[in-house]
Formats: sequence, C-alpha cells, structure tokens
Amino acid sequence: MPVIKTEKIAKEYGDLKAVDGVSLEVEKGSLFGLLGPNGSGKTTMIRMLTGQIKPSSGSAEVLGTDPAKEGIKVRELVGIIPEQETPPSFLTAGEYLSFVAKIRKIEGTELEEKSDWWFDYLDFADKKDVLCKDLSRGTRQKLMFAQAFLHEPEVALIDEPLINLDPVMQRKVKEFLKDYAASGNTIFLSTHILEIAEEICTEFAILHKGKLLHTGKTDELKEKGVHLDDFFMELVERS
Ligand SMILES: Nc1ncnc2c1ncn2[C@@H]1O[C@H](COP(=O)(O)OP(=O)(O)OP(=O)(O)O)[C@@H](O)[C@H]1O
Repeated sequence: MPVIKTEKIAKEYGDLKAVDGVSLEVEKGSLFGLLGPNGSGKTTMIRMLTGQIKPSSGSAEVLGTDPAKEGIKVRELVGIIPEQETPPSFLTAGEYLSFVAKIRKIEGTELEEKSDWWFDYLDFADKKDVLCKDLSRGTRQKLMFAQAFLHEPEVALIDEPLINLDPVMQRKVKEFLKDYAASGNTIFLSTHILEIAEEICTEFAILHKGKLLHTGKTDELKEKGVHLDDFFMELVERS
C-alpha cells in the first residue's frame, strides 16, 4: 500500500503548467527524493500533497487522505518543512518548539524530553532562549527540522531541508533521515542536490518543466554503475 499516491495531478498558473499530470506512488519506508532543476515543480508538488494549494486537476492521497479535501487532517498526520520557511521572529527557539508541541498534543515531561533531544542532537541548546529573528539561517533550519519531526510523523514532506546546514550538521541530518525511513516511516524529500539524493534516497523521481521524466530505485542505478547526476543530466537535456 503506497502512503503517498498521485494520479495525473496538475497545477496551472495561467498558461504555465507548474505540475503537468504527475502520477506517482511512494511506499511505506521509502526515503523518496523528488529531484528536478529550478522551477520544475517540486515545491508545487509538496504544497499540493500537504493541502496548501489545490490541484487544477488530478488527485492525491497521503496516508489514505485527500489533501485537497482534508488538508487539516493531512497536516495533523505529517511533518512538513516548507521551502525557505523561517520560524516566527518574535518567539525564542524554545518557545517555538513548545508552541509546535502543543499543537501536536505533546505535553509535560514528554514535551521537554523531545525538544531537549532535538536541541542536543542538532547541537543548538545554547540557542534555546534566543529570539528566532536573531538566529542564523542554519540554526533556523535546525529548528524547522525539529518542528517537523517532533511528533514522530509516519510521513514527512521536506523541501530542500539541508541547504543551509554545514557539513557536520548535514551528515547528522542525513543519518537521521536514513534511520527514520529504515524504521518504517516515509520521507518525501525535494532537492536539487543530486549527491545527497544519491547518498541517502532509496527511490527517486525526476521532474522537469512539471513533467515526470523518470521514477526508479537508486540501488538500480548503482548496480548499473551509473551516477545519478549523469543520469539526471542526460534525461533533462534530452527532454
Ligand atoms: N503562486 C504562483 N504563481 C505563479 N507561478 C507560480 C506560483 N508558484 C510557482 N509558480 C511557478 O511554477 C513553476 C514551478 O515552481 P516550483 O516552486 O514548484 O519549482 P521548484 O522545482 O520547487 O523550484 P526550485 O528548485 O527553484 O525551488 C515555476 O515556474 C514557478 O515560477
């Protein structure tokens, strides 16, 4: 049973087809990489899967729920890191995680344990009482990471989550994502950093100009001795 499924999903802005009839399935336990050049429709796909925008046509299901009809239900179930989103400027890092924890119905000692775990794991406990407006971009991204996974969602949809992190943090986050998926959860990750996708994703899809060019398993490419970036370039240039 796929945990994410789209059928000929499309989003148009005037004459522009941001996403153009994409059908895909993501199985439970996958670390699924949605890859594509700038403007290929990755963020639009994530927005439709999380009910932030409605498709122009076609449909989607996330954990058996249609995000266009029951967006709030989908957002209760999943974790989300939107692209270039930052936490509220007027809250401290600690306040923001408590705020998210309450929405996620995590309370009392569990709240403290879970948020402390993230502050320690991503090594930013010293920033707990700093207002988010005064945090560096990388630290804000750590916070966005923590908020998405605080309630240990079965499915997380994360848009370019590693872009502002230094190499040490990138490694930690990559390990976390691999373990998280290996323990039966599903991650839908959008990125244009192909090395990251090749290293951690179990499956991938390539979008170009809103169209799905390919879906496959990263292991199959490795077995053939093909690098993802060569495969990607050839496919995108050919289309
Ligand atoms: N609200 C909107 N109104 C009009 N056009 C939009 C809107 N949102 C996205 N687009 C257009 O849709 C196309 C796909 O955009 P999208 O942000 O989904 O791409 P992306 O693959 O996430 O790109 P990037 O890697 O640069 O973040 C782009 O041409 C973009 O300009």
